[in-house]
Amino acid sequence: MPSISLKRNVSVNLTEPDNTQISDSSSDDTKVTKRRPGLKKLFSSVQTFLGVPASTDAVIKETLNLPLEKKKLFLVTALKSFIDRNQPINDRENEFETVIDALSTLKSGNQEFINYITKPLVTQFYNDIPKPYRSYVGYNFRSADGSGNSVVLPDVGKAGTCYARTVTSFAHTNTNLPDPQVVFDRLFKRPEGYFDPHPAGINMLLFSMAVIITHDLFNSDPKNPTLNRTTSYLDLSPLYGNNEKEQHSIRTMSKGFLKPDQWVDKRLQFQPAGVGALLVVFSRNHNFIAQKLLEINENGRFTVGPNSLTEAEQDEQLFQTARLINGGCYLNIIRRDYIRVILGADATSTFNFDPFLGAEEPLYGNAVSIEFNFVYRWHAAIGQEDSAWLTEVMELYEKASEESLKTGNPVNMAKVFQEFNDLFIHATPEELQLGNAIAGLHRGQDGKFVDAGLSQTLYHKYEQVASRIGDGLNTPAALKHIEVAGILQGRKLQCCTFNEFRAKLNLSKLTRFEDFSTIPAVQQALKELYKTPDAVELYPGLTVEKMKPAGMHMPYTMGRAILSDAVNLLQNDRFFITENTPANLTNWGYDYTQGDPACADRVSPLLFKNILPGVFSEKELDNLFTAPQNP
Ligand code: HEM
Ligand SMILES: [Ca+2]
Repeated sequence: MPSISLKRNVSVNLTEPDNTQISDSSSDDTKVTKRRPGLKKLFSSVQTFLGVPASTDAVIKETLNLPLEKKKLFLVTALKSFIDRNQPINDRENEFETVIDALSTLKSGNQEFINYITKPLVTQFYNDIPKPYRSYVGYNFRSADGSGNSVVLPDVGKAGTCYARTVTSFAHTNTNLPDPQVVFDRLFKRPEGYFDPHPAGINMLLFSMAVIITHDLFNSDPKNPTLNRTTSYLDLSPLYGNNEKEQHSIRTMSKGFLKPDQWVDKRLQFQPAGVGALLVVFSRNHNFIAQKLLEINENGRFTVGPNSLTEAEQDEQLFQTARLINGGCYLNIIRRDYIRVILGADATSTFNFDPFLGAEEPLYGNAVSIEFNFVYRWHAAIGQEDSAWLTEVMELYEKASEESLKTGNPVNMAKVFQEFNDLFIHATPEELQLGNAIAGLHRGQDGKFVDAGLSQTLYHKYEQVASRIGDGLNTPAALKHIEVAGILQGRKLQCCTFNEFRAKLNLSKLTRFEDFSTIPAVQQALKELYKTPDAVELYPGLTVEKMKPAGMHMPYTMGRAILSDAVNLLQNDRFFITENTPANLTNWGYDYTQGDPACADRVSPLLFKNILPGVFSEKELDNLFTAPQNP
């Protein structure tokens, strides 16, 4: 883009009579050209730049008859309106008025030219107000089911709607698909006694966070796997639920508080304890925030009284405001701890990959796709200890599944839970009445988990190193049933092939089986099961692919795809952009979500100190998602 030096401090006499300008000594075109050869060139370059049609040449010449100052101003203003239109305009320079004044000095009959010059201005004025409208007054809180996030397309991303499809498959239907059990055994299964720790020492605390994120985004309906029962936004739905009934079940309905240490998503009870413990941290953070909001009571906005709020209104305002702030903390941890580790930036680095760069006011909302459901199944990452635990848990589930096959009745989850409790939770029936359980932890009479238990559980996840993720042959054997169901879901929902997915992301197709995994047994199995690289199914392809050499060492395609997904998830969420304001969150709330400037703008050090003081040391808080080095 050419750089143009503009005249500053222009003072324009708008009342100057036209005829004084006509008699200006510079009005002779030839003289101008002779004395100021650059000026004509400038006119003609503006003409080219603006794409002015040749038929207006005469008019351009006529503008040369304007007084020199006006000619210059006219030209630079025209140029500026094109070149600098994304920069703030100093309206005290009266450039707009100058153009109008300059145009008004043209002879009559030049309306076509005047229209030509002023049209971009009119267009700019029209475009000042984006359409369709993206935000309405009074729409500043998240709905319980995710609807209305996009005010234009309110059902996008709502709980209970279909998965989106990112890639349409145009491949011929494979009529010779391999048996999914064999796919698992030959491509996925971690051999007994084998464990390959994560090359960058990523810990199971990161994957506990990842499980919260994936449960926030995916909850396939077993009766109809085209449906996603959760919202397609990172709105902490495992904590707050997917509809008002679920949300109300964990609220005290007073002063915006949640019942002690509650969350909605029951699936998390069957996860290793770190997941529930981490979610309880967010549950407590909600109550910490609600309490703080009421204490500060900015401009009396939460006051109950005759001319203020009713108690029910106060509860709603505090709850919804605290929910937005809690969501802002979650977002901060995703941006500043989680994505940083995924990309491999050093803990001490100030590097910040900002997924919001270029973000505009969101218009379309977000709907997660079935392809991304597979991109996020990081079961291969499960650490050694969690894998051993999982083997015992899955035995219970498999026993119940076999029984269900024999009797034709659905799996008796109540019975599975009872046995799970007997083996892993050890809670009394009274304790179970107090809320969802976490294996090995106990609630006190007040319904809260004992702090020391939560802290120990989280610390244990911090210490447990995860497994490498890609290359194949490293998914815990106990997950066979789950993975086989996943492979079948991909087939039922007509997912694209692995190479079609890569093509969509503008990645070259893999043409040789040696390009998939480094493990010869995996390459051989792929060849036997699929015959050609183009036939490899999406989920198996994603799972066995070679790992990137840095960061989280993700399999290549997964690592690339999650970035597209993350940017879309974040940039399409109105509550992370348009509604993420001090006005909605209060000044204190907004600042809390911005994190601690002394800790690279991360909220996690502050949050853990507020919620579970002492669980991690200062140094550990700098690098939460990497297991400590063995001495
Ligand atoms: C020991 C740890 C884990 C266990 C026991 C586990 C268990 C399960 C089970 C039983 C399912 C089947 C669907 C359901 O009932 O929810 C599932 C699906 C899934 N898992 Fe895991 N998982 C674990 C770790 C992870 C991790 C670390 C991730 C990724 C960060 C992950 C991502 C997923 C995804 C995306 C689905 C599909 C969900 C859906 O479509 O509803 N899981 N997992
Ligand atoms: Ca959600």
